[in-house]
Formats: sequence, structure tokens, C-alpha cells
Amino acid sequence: PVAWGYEGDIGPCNWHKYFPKAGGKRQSPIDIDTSATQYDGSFKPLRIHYDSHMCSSLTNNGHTFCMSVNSDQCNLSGGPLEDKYRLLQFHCHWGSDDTKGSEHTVDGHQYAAELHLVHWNTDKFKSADEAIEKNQGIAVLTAFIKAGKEHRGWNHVLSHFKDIKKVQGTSTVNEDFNPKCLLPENQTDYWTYEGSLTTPPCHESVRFIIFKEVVEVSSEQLAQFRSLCVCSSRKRDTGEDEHLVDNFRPIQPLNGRVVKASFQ
Ligand SMILES: COc1ccc2c(ccc[n+]2C(=O)c2ccc(S(N)(=O)=O)cc2)c1
Ligand SMILES: [Zn+2]
Repeated sequence: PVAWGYEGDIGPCNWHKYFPKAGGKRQSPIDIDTSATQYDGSFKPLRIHYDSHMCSSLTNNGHTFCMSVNSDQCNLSGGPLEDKYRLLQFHCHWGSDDTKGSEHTVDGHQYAAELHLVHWNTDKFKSADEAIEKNQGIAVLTAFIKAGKEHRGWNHVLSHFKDIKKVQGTSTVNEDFNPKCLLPENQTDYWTYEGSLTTPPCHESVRFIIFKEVVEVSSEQLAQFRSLCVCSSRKRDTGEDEHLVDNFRPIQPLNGRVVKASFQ
């Protein structure tokens, strides 16, 4: 597989050389210009049904931490979606300090981090690997994160970070944990548009649903995101670990797409 990253020769400006979709017309992330969004009154209520008895595993894949979920009881439907989608994994993007880190921006404002809950279309496709590259294959529930008061739900995830500090580290999470607790209280106000995976292979298969309400976590919790390392053993010439930070893609051209809003 081709190495890619967020800086230097393998950074986002060169992804298109090995991952041609990255140069496509409906790429993500984008800036949400709230003065140009269009209210769509036809959306049904979003239905987010997750069970909390699922067993999941947390890994550090060198680009982010990823909580893989293998429960057929974690489903998403309604809102702008025509089909039923199943939760596959969730992960985040964050910065080297609290002033940057989100992938999407709102009126040019970048948040400290962004949560992605990745779902695949089980009505139209037989597997996630098939859905990941097809139009309407993927739906990503997205929440912005800012520094503020401590978030107790996130501690269920962060308590496993010492096991995944190094790349390919994995940790099994089987305490009662429902990822729904990571979402904002207000789940009726969101923006939605058709885009792509924000990392290679950048397939243009994603419907983004982005909550307006921002989730707060403490600065100390955000610092724990940055404690992950990008590589198993390679040390920088100065000898210390290289930390996984600034794993966000720059915003991409809208190319005429319209961002819909579920609220006026
Ligand atoms: C070939 O099979 C694949 C390929 C890619 C897969 C995947 C399963 C999960 C995520 N991915 C992803 O690459 C992926 C990448 C980015 C995102 S994002 N940041 O939510 O847009 C979600 C998911 C399976
Ligand atoms: Zn993501």
C-alpha cells in the first residue's frame, strides 16, 4: 500500500498522484458558509439506534485512533438518508493545539477536533468494503469538539489510550459503552451534503451529517488525543516519539454543491 500522511511529500497536496479520487469534484472536508446553506423541510427525524452491549476494539492505525464496532444493532436511518446504515467504526481528527484540528469549518472557524461515526449502507450493499467506494455507500455522523468542561463519556475511550500509544496497538473495549454519548444533545439541527472520505482513497461515497451543536471536552482530554504516536519505533533525530497531531485534511472546493440545513 502507498504511504500517505498529512505533511511533506506524502501530504494532502500530493494524495491525488496515487489516489486519483482525491482530485475529484465532490471532495471533503469543506467550509460550511452558513449564509449559503439551504433549509430542507423534507427531512424526517434522524434515527440513531445504538445498543451498548457491543464489543469493540480500539486501534491506533497511525492516522487516528479507530474504534471498530461489530454490532448489527447499531443503526442509523432517517434525516436525509433513504436507506438504513450500520455503524462500522468511529475516530477523530485533531490538532497540535486547541486552536485547530477539525476537518470541516463553519464560516471559516476551525474547531479543536472532529468526531466521525462511520456507517455503511446495509440496504444497498453486502459489505462495508463494497459500500466504501459506492455513491450513497457511507454516512458519517459528525460532531465538532471544543475545549471546555470535561466529558465523562470520552473517558471510556481515553482510558484505553495507554494500550494504543504505539501504531498497531490494539485494545478490546467490552465495558458497557454507547457511542451515542459522544454526540451533542441537540440531534435535530444539522447540516448535510454529499462528499468523500477525507483520507485516501478519498472515495466519493459519503453523505456527511454534521451537528450544529458543539461538544465540549477538557483541554486535558484533548491533550490525551495528542499522546498517540505515529510510528511504532522510529524516533525523530532528537530521540523522542513523533506524536500523532494535525491529522486533518485542508478544506476542498465546493464545486457548486449545496449544503442543506435541517433547521431554519
Ligand atoms: C477497502 O476497504 C476499506 C477502505 C477504507 C475504509 C474501510 C473501512 C473503514 C474505513 N475506511 C476508510 O478508509 C475511511 C476513511 C476516512 C473516513 S472519514 N474521515 O470519516 O471520511 C472514513 C472511513 C474499508
Ligand atoms: Zn474522519
